[in-house]
Amino acid sequence: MEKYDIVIIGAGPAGYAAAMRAIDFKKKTLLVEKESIGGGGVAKGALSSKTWWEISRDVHLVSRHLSRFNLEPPDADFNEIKREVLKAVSERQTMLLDNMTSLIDTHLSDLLTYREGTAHLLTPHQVQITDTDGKEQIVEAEYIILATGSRPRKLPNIPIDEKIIITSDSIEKLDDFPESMVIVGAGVIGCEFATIFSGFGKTKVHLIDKGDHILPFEDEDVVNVIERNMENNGVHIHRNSQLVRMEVMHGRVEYELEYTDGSNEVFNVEKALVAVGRVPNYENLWSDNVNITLNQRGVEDNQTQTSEGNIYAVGDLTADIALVNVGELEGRYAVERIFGDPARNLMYENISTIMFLNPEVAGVGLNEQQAIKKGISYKVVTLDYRCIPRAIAKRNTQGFIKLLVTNDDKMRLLGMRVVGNQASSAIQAVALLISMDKGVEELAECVHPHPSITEGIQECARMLMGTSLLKPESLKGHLSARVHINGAYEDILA
Ligand SMILES: Cc1cc2nc3c(=O)[nH]c(=O)nc-3n(C[C@H](O)[C@H](O)[C@H](O)COP(=O)(O)OP(=O)(O)OC[C@H]3O[C@@H](n4cnc5c(N)ncnc54)[C@H](O)[C@@H]3O)c2cc1C
Ligand SMILES: NC(=O)c1ccc[n+]([C@@H]2O[C@H](COP(=O)([O-])OP(=O)(O)OC[C@H]3O[C@@H](n4cnc5c(N)ncnc54)[C@H](O)[C@@H]3O)[C@@H](O)[C@H]2O)c1
Repeated sequence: MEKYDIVIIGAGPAGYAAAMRAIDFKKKTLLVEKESIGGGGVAKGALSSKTWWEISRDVHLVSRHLSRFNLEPPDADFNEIKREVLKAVSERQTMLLDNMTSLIDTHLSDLLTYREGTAHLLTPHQVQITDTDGKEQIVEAEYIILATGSRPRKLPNIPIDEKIIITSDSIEKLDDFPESMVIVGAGVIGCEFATIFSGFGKTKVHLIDKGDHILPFEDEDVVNVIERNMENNGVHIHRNSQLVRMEVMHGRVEYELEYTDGSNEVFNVEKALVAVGRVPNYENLWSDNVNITLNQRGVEDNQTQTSEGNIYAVGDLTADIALVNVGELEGRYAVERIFGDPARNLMYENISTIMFLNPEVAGVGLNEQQAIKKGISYKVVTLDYRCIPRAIAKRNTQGFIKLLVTNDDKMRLLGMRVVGNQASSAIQAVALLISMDKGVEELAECVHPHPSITEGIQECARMLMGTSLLKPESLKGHLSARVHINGAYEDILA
């Protein structure tokens, strides 16, 4: 029987990162993948959806500029765009594969093995791998990392057929822009695809929102900008609505909503996309001889270690934060914990994210909603994009920066949200300072390039220190500096 120091199951962002880290420790490593390398980080997920978003944004922008000159917008061809998306996916998959096979072919042939097949744990140290022809092999592992990811959550009353009623897994199975589409779920995936499809200008998008605003985990000021743009772009947001029926009738989708005021309404659209969260992949992953504890959301772990001491779980499988960067972080950390001695515990406080909407929304650390929930008294400054020379030069001043710090002399950075063009470029400095537990002073002193969106962040830091160029008391509506204490805001006076 083949023996390995470590067997890693799943070659998505978490598993692939774990495998690459394991060879740094010169450990005999087996990486097993049942479908495609890169997992949801590449196909049917992060990279594919972002390629759709980039192209949709370009088409939307070009159309807007042309309409200023009374020129016709470009005719976006679905299949041409789909080919480009699949090309992007294939480019990344090829790079991940080449990286590995070249290591195996040159100097790591006795350390690294990649196998295609479905893995199943027979015991805490024995893994059965079944390849696509049904051939089985059992290997022995000292340690195992489970990185099997997640899949779209389904609802019992929605007949998903992945043709007419689809999940995000089947976007690339469509053969044209639907003339109309309803999206169930106004979370990240739902809102990103509402942005993508409405951006192409060929699909009337309906978005079902259980609550009174989309992206329920985000602050109201952030959501307001996104909702306004969506609606200006023709998206019909069904607020405070509950889906009571959805069925395929004559090749189209009929759905019925019940609103919180008790009224009902029936709609008919060409396609439906269900995006109501994701569930971890652990079914059939281990036998009864393996004692891995589950919690309500997924595999329970303590700093990536499961209840079965030599088995670790990382990425979407643990269902805490489902992001590529978090999967990679956890994959690398698990290996360092097994074979090394990491200097500190995993920390999630400075995880940064981008939501690919119109405009993009970048975030790190706490937003106001979370700070209030944690009972933290905080100072908050906001700065409108109209105050940022780069945004003025771009002729696109929609958006704002919001910075939260502790309400004490140290003013430790708690979090930031940036809504607007190039928002993602502005987040990293703050993420680093949060991980270093630093205050605003460092941010205020750093010299930023000009003109850049990040200058707006510096101005926010300076506002907190009372040293800003533009003063909140004179440019009300553009700038604000407040403290949130005992459930209410008070202006910070200069
Ligand atoms: C539409 C969409 C857009 C997204 N956009 C972003 C984004 O912009 N930014 C971001 O950070 N995150 C994004 N995400 C989330 C991100 O894709 C996931 O958090 C990330 O892929 C999780 O990585 P993972 O390695 O844990 O799991 P996965 O990527 O799901 O990979 C798990 C792998 O394990 C394999 N596997 C499963 N079971 C077995 C088995 N028994 N044997 C062998 N192999 C197995 C699967 O085939 C898969 O390849 C998006 C997700 C979706 C769905
Ligand atoms: N840009 C990014 O970083 C990015 C992009 C896409 C996905 N992701 C990751 O993927 C994860 C999953 O995304 P998601 O959008 O599926 O989940 P989500 O948790 O963000 O959103 C699910 C939404 O569905 C709603 N919902 C649940 N049940 C419903 C029902 N019966 N009817 C109507 N609405 C219902 C919820 O209220 C919620 O708003 C995200 O949490 C995120 O971590 C990240």
